Amino acid sequence: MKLDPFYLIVDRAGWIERLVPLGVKLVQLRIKDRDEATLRTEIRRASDVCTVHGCQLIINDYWRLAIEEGCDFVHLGQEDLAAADLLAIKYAGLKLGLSTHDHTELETALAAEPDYVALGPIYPTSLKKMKWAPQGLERISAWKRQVAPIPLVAIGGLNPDRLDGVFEAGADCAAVVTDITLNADPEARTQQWIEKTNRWR
Ligand SMILES: Cc1ncc(COP(=O)(O)OP(=O)(O)O)c(N)n1
Ligand SMILES: Cc1nc(C(=O)O)sc1CCOP(=O)(O)O
Ligand SMILES: [Mg+2]
Repeated sequence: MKLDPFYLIVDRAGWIERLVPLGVKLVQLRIKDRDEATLRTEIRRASDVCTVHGCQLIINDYWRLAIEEGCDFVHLGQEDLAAADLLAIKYAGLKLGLSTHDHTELETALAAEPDYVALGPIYPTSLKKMKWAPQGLERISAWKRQVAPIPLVAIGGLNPDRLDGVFEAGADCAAVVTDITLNADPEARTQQWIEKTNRWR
């Protein structure tokens, strides 16, 4: 499976409505602390926009809702995975992306036969507190040797200036949150990401 090299992660369908029409082809809806009705509404809005614009939508955490709402791709962290029904996910035909931060997690992830493996945080991230030190670029190359041909997603502290290093180290895809959502001009920054990832597309 091939992933678009630019993977946008946002916490509201409104971001997807704003940014996906610019040409984003891979987006994750990562919503925390909302009730189920709100989650469903957000997933439906995101799904509608992604369908119109040919963008792959990935639902973070809420694999049951993803199935019920007819989505086809979920992202789970290690704790999410431990609590999930992997058979139900596979039986529903959902594609699966998994987080990893160390070798033990990588082994667990590969045993679940995911559609991509994410490694992070590559650089320090301000989005959430993490117990892992930044992985650095050499870790990307080490992970790539172990996960190929499964696509490898790099995440954490990424910005356009860091992309060539990440891809040259072996990542297939670069995921981003705050470099875009906290940017003074998220639309222009999204265009920059699309242009900067063109040579890896
Ligand atoms: C592409 C990608 N990589 C890693 C994560 C982190 O997932 P997780 O560890 O479950 O943490 P939360 O995002 O749920 O806080 C991700 N969402 N996407
Ligand atoms: C949600 C998330 N997961 C990570 C991991 O390492 O698993 S790093 C991260 C935050 C990414 O945000 P930003 O692009 O703003 O640094
Ligand atoms: Mg999670």
